[in-house]
Amino acid sequence: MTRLSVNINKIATLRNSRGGNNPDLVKAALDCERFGAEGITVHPRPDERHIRYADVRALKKVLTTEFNIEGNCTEQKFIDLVLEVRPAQVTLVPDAEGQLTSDHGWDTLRHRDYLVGIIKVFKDAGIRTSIFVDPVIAMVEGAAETGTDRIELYTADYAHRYHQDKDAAVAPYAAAARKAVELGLGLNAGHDLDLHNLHWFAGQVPGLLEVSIGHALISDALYLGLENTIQLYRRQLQF
Ligand SMILES: CC(=O)[C@@H](O)[C@H](O)COP(=O)(O)O
Ligand SMILES: NCC(=O)COP(=O)(O)O
Repeated sequence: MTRLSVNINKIATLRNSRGGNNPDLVKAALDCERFGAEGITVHPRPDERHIRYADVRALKKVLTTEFNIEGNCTEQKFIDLVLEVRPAQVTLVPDAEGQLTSDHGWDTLRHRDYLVGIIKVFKDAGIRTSIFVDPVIAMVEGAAETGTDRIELYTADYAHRYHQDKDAAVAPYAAAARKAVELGLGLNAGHDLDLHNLHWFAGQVPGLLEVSIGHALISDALYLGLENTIQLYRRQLQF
């Protein structure tokens, strides 16, 4: 079954808005685990606008589920942090500076040599690697050539098209997933997945090992409560 990793960036956003420690990010992460999260995802950005580097270190000490650190691996600071903390998984995201949020996957053909090198660095340290990619067959094939363990399909386009035509929206993802499975790559997905679009996605995309969900899940928790919300998301992944 597909595992749910809860992205807690938005809890850190709320905390940082007042400068204190409310909400307590570490406590919230532990509560997510207690409520059924099967992993915790963070995406420390260079400006530390939500997750701080110190948060990542503090979380590693206490988490008992899979810890997934996403980020821009062209930043030496990010590489050093991941190698120090040694999470279960690192997800490499090609963020440009000042980006509002992640908005594209790697061009795995153009950056093949770079990715081969950086993936080796993390894998040699015993950290599972995942590369963020758009649902394009050539990019999946390129990813397989880098030696990465997994890819994460960037699902914003699916989420935006889901309400117009859910078959057409999911088709490129199902095709990319089939290719990934054929090439022996593990498959993750994330970005803008929510309570409306998640069940259809998970049902149509073969081999989906993990989804990481933050923005919509934390927003839903305002109305539904964190425990109930995590259970509702878990239920979307059951068949
Ligand atoms: C990699 C990815 O898809 C992201 O969803 C990301 O983790 C979200 O980052 P922000 O919370 O900074 O928008
Ligand atoms: N990798 C995607 C992620 O962690 C969460 O994305 P979102 O649900 O905040 O859009």
